[in-house]
Amino acid sequence: MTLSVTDLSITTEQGSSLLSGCSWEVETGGRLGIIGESGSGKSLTSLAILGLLPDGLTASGSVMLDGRELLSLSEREKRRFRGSRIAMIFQEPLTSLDPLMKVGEQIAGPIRLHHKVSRQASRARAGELLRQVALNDRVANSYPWQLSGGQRQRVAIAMALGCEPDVLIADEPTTALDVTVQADILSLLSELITETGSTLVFITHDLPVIAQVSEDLVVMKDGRVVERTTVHRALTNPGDPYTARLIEAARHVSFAKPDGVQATEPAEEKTHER
Ligand SMILES: Nc1ncnc2c1ncn2[C@@H]1O[C@H](COP(=O)(O)OP(=O)(O)OP(=O)(O)O)[C@@H](O)[C@H]1O
Repeated sequence: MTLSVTDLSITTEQGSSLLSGCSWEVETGGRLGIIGESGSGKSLTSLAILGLLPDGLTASGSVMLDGRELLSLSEREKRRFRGSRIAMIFQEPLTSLDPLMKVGEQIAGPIRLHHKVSRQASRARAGELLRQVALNDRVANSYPWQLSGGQRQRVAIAMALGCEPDVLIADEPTTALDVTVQADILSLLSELITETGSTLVFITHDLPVIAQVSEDLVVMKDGRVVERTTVHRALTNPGDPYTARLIEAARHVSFAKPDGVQATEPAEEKTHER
């Protein structure tokens, strides 16, 4: 299920350009990191792919998934696509979790909707998913506010993967978590993506975080794609001064290995090892 973004632009009603001519592609089962500083257009890119742009913003260009143009889907088709074909994990899971619903039901509901299975089967699957994200299935009876930030993000991952999406978009999914929890969540996400064969688009402003989940990289600045590269090339031979600046900023930050062990060596040396 190749996801191709071609010449994607987003404009406001007043005609200001927020995203301009962005193009990239990620193949079935592939992983792509999108990196850029605040305001570079990362979130608008994912919202455009999901058909969730705020009122007043218009997308042009093309977003193709498996030969289907997503930008021209009807609202009904978009809703069907979301959850079943493309799922999203946000920075703060509380924004996507219903505070008044027990988490088991929040995971089971979309499974029933998209897979047309019985209540009992969807609940059993929710229990399985909770175990897969290393949560006790008793968590099914908790409300989101009774869980820690890391547990909530695990629930959000279970919810997103419950519908077996072709593409998972993770927008800064670990930014709100402390570093050790962050490493656990990233290795869990990485493991589950390998198991399910879903395509991953991972958005962050943090290069060491991308290095844990993806080798391919799109660098964004001011609503444009600055370069399409790999983590290794960005570190050793950045093709654009902006990428070089991002690397410089990350250079003194320790890189965490995918197994969650924090490396203390300089970023560059650690990346050669990968
Ligand atoms: N509804 C909107 N109306 C007008 N401008 C908007 C709207 N939403 C976002 N923008 C602007 O579009 C630009 C890109 O925003 P976007 O949220 O995609 O950035 P980002 O790279 O995800 O940043 P961050 O890392 O802070 O989330 C920003 O300048 C932002 O202010």
